Amino acid sequence: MTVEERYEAAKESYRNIGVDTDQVLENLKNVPISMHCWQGDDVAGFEGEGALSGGIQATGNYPGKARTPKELMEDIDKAMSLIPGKHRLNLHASYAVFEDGFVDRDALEPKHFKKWVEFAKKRGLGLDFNPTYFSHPKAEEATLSSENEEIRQFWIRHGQACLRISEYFAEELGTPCTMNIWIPDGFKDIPSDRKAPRARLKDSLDQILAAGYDKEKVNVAVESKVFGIGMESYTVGSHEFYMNYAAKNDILCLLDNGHYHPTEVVSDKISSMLLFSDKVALHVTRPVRWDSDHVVLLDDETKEIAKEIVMSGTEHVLLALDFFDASINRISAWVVGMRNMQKALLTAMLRPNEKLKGLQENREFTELMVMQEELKLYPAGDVWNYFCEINGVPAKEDWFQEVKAYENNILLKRD
Ligand SMILES: C[C@H](O)[C@H](O)[C@@H](O)C(=O)CO
Ligand SMILES: [Mn+2]
Repeated sequence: MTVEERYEAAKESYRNIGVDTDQVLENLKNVPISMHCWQGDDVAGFEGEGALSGGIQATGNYPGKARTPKELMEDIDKAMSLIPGKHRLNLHASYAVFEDGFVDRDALEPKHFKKWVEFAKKRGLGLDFNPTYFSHPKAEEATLSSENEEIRQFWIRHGQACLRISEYFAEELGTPCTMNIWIPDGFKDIPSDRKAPRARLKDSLDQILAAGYDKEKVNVAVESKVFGIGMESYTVGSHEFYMNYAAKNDILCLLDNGHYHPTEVVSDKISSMLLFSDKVALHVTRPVRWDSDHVVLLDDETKEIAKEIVMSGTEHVLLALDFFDASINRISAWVVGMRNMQKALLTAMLRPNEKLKGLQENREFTELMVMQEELKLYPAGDVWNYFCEINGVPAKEDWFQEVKAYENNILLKRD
């Protein structure tokens, strides 16, 4: 049977339970996922030799990581050629391209990202952005919560510079830019004063936002975290801190599903956030025992997150991925993670969601369980393969041959 014939059979099965697969494929094509540039080079960036800091780690030494903007762009192209649909690219400030001399992070300007804008424009991609508050000598102790006023002001200027760059992205590309602020600040051991660093962080964010920006063009988001390596006892930017800050200042919360206590799930937070805000931003990742940033799999929580996104309306969720695995082929990591996020969205869209909602409302929990369990073995794979085919990318595992060839011809020649 051909991919199309299989799709036609699957379409019939889904039609019998009230799901229009043609409509689903159209909807799925229009959900952009912001692909993080930092999987391609283990979060190294282009500033020099500095080690990755901030309590995050990329472990592994798989050959072929990108070392220059050109190599990273080529690798992004390769990955995107194997992912169906049109997506976005998520950059960190540490990926500035210095064509006429290095400047420090507080002096970054739109021109340092011109190459990325050219890249995105040619490919019809939107850009998202992140100030980089780690891997820098001035981030060794603390950044926006620093007790050292000179250091704190340096990082405030960095945030303001990033706002200008985010606005530039939106203007050049005609699509709003999500600018996400994450800082690693915290303490290894029990603090004597939890309030003072948080008060300084609050003031720093106020000063960044006071620089002014066009809210139609930039969605500012703040990303909390429960702990980082070396900051196990206290994180300044906690969930409660940012949830309140975002609500009060009409900006967005970004929920990273590696950033909560192990029994907390982001899938259960999305609906609550969206009852109080028009949008929520996500970093989808895979935490293995800690915030390990493993590649996103098609696992239960990813599917549950996708279900919440679909039930809430995909336009309300700014969806990005965040992982960095240096132990496997990095292009494969991107492709697996992006395709899995899309597969999760697809399985959520292939549910007869209105009928299932009705069963819950009528407290028909027996039938609800039966339906939800039976749906797990419906032929979503045949719909996925057809989606790949009509969007011009290889179906099933066929894409991996292309990654292998790219590895042999390009990546292995880099070292
Ligand atoms: C590199 C990213 O910005 C970083 O991973 C951040 O988003 C995070 O999740 C830190 O744990
Ligand atoms: Mn994150």
